[in-house]
Amino acid sequence: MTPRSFLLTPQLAEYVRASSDPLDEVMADLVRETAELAARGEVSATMQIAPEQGVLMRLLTTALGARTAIEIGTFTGFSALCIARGLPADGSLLCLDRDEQVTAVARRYWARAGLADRIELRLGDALPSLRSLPAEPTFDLAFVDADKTGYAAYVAELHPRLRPNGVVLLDNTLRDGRVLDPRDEDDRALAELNAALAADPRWETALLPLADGLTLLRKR
Ligand SMILES: C[S@@+](CC[C@H](N)C(=O)[O-])C[C@H]1O[C@@H](n2cnc3c(N)ncnc32)[C@H](O)[C@@H]1O
Repeated sequence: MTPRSFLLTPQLAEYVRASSDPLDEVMADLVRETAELAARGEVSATMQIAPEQGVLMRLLTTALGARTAIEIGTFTGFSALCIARGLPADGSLLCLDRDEQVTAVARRYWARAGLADRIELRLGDALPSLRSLPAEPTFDLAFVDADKTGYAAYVAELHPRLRPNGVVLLDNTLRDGRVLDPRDEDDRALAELNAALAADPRWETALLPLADGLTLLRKR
């Protein structure tokens, strides 16, 4: 099953997709292959972002004029493909993930899309990888979609590495609605982070009820 916005019925999710730009052939094939891997129990079925979110992220990357981007949590590479598609020819995307097996799928699709030279994948725990980058404004855009209890530290480490007006996108900030009634530490981590960000004057914050909740942070 393809992931979808949880607040929409399946019919409305179909309508939303049909009323937006379609996925290109490589993106659609990657969504299909990931769904097949999930159906065989080889990867988790809930990891990949929804197609409508990917289309938005590609549009945002281009509209923001982003040239340098970073992603934390890459999996089979769909969100990275969407960001990289929105970058200019001399743009770059740094992907951080610790899973060599799933990111091998990602590398295959990036090569097929002709984007392999625009994307660098660093394998390992994301927080030390992020901390090893110079603490100076480097990135125009960041996407965070890894371990939920790590988000607060990722946001803290991204702040000095983001250019002024740079944007961070945080995935799963509604936790299927459970931020209202957290049931586990991942839910609690996101509920606490959402409250902290809404009160943090360093960021302009908008939480969109798209997919599983997508928060946009603009560095003031
Ligand atoms: C939800 S999936 C990312 C989905 C991806 N954005 C997409 O649209 O296909 C989360 C990914 O984060 C990675 N991950 C989780 N915790 C991590 C950590 N501490 N360091 C590095 N990678 C991590 C997992 O290996 C997994 O591939």
